[in-house]
Amino acid sequence: MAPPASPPLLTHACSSPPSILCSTSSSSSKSRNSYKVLSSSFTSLSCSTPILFPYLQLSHCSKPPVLGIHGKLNPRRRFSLRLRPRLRLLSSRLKRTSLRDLVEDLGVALRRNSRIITLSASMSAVLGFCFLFLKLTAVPASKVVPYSELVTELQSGHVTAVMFEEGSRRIFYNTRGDGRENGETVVDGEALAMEGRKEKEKSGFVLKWKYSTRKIDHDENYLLSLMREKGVAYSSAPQSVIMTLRSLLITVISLWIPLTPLMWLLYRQLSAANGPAKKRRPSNQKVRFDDVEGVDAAKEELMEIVSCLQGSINYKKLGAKLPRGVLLVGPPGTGKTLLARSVAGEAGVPFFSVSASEFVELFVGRGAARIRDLFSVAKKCSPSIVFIDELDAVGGKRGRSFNDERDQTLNQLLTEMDGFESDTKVIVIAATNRPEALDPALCRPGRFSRKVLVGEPDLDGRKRILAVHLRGVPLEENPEIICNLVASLTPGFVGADLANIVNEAALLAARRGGETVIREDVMEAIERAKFGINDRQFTRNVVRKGLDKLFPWIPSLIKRDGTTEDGLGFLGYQTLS
Ligand SMILES: Nc1ncnc2c1ncn2[C@@H]1O[C@H](COP(=O)(O)OP(=O)(O)OP(=O)(O)O)[C@@H](O)[C@H]1O
Repeated sequence: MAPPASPPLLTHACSSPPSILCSTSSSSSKSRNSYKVLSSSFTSLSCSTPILFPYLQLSHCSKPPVLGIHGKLNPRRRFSLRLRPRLRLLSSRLKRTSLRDLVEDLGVALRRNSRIITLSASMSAVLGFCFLFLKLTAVPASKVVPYSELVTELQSGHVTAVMFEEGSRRIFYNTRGDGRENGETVVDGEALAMEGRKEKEKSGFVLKWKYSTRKIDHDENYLLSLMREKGVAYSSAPQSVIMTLRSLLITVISLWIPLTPLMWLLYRQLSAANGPAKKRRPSNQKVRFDDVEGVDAAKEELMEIVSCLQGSINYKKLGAKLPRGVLLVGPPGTGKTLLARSVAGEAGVPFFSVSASEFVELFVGRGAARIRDLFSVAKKCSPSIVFIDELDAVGGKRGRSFNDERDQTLNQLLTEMDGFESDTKVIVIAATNRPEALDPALCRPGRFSRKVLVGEPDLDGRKRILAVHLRGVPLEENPEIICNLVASLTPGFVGADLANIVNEAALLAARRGGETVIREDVMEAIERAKFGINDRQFTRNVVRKGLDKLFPWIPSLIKRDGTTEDGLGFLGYQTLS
C-alpha cells in the first residue's frame, strides 16, 4: 500500500494575495458550492513563496477548512471551558483582595442600602413566619368526595358519624370500613379518633374526619331524615380558630403576592411626591440683568417688579398692588428662563423654579398637591419668586380632554394665585411658547395680568448677546469685530443659537489644539449651526470639482458656460437657456 500523502502546505505563487471567496448567501446549496470552490482552490495552490495563514492553521490540517459566519474561513473551534486560565485569574484576584477589604466593602454596601435591607429583611421575616405557621398548623386534609357518595354510603349504612361545619358548606363523615385496613373494626367516631391518634403518632397530626363533601342546597331535610332513619350520629361544630386563621392567611397571601408589584409602584409614586429629597428648596440665583441682552423691553418690565420687591418703588402709596403673575411669551431660546432667573438674582430673593410637566401626575390629586406644596413653601419664604416653565403643560384650556387630573392641577394653580393676600410678596413668573393654548382664566387680570413678549433679537441685540457669551472666550481678533461679523450673518437667530455658535467655535478651536478662537472657527460654527454638521453644500462648483477629479478629460469637452461642443450640458442633457 502506498504511504498516505503528506498534507499539502498552503503556499501561494501569485504576487497578489489569494482571494478568499466568501458566501454571504444563506442558502445551503450556495454555501456548499463556495465551500467546494474554496477547498479545490486551497488544495490546488502550490507555489514557491509560502504564505502561511497562522490564524487558519491550514498547513497541517488534513480536513477541509470550516466555513464560519458570512462564509468566512474560521479555525475549527474546539469546545473548551478554559478552566485553567480562569482558575488562575480567580486565584490572583482572591490574592489581591484581603478579607478585611471584603468586610469593609460589605459594611459600606449595608450602610448604603440600609433601607432596602431593612425592608427586605422584615418582608422575609413576615413571609417566614407565615410559612412556619402554615407548616405547623397543616393537617392532613380529608378526602373530598362527591355529595352523591355520602348519600350512597348513608343508604348502605356504612356511615358512622357526620359533622356539619358551621359557617361553611362542608360536611365531614367517617365510614365503617375506615379502620379495617389496620386490622381493627372502627365503628364510630371515637374509634376513629383512636385511629386518628395512632396516625398522629405517625405523622404528628390528627385526622379526625376521613371524608368531606359539599352540602347541596335544599337537600338538608332529606339528608337529616336519612341519618335519623339509619341511626347515624350527626353533629355540627364551628371551624377551629387555627383553621380560620389559616384560611385567612392563605387568602391574604394569595391576594397580596400578585398585588405587591402594584403596591410597590404606588409606593414609589407617593414617595417621589412626598419624599424629603423632593421637598422644595429655594435656589439663590447668580444671573443678573447684565447677562441677558437683546430683550430690552422685557427687561424693563421685569426691572420694575424687582424694584417693587426691593421696596425702592412705593407702589402702596398710590393704592397699587404688586402684580401677582408675569407671563413671558416668546419663541424657544429667546431667554425667558434666563430673564426669570435674572429677576431673582437682581431682587436677591428665594427663587423656586419648576417645570409645569412636574405637576403632570398619574394619580388624580397628586399634581394639585404638589402645587399646594410649592406655594405654601414660597409663601413661607416670602418675598420670593416662583418660576413655572412651559406653563402650557398644565395651563391648557380646561374641558378639552378627559384628563381630569390636569384640570384639577390647573384649578389648584388658579386658586393659589387668587389666594395671595395683598401683602404677600410672592410673584409667579411663567414662560410659554404657546400662549394661545392657555386657559383664559389664567390670563385674566389678577393672575398673569402682565404679559411680556420676549421676541427674537435684532442686529444690535444679537451683537450684545454675542458679547455676553464671548466674555470668557479668548479670541484672536477684536471681540467687537467678531460680534459684528456673526450678528450680520445670523438674522433670525435667537440667544440660545448664538450661545451655541460661541460654544461650537470654542470646541472647534480646542479640537484644532489652538490657544485662541480664530475667525475660521467661528465661521465653521456658523456653518454648522445653519446647515448641520458635515452637511456639505453641493453647489455647481463642488460637483464640477468632484467630476474634474474623477474624469480629468471632461473640462476639455465642456465650455465655460457648462455646455458641451454639441450644445449638450456636461452630463449630456440639452440646456433650455
Ligand atoms: N437674551 C439672551 N441673552 C443672553 N443669553 C441668552 C439669551 N437668550 C438665550 N440665551 C442663552 O440661551 C440659553 C437658553 O435660553 P432660555 O432657556 O432662557 O430660553 P427659553 O426662552 O426659556 O427657551 P424655552 O422656551 O425653550 O424654554 C440660555 O441659557 C442662554 O445661555
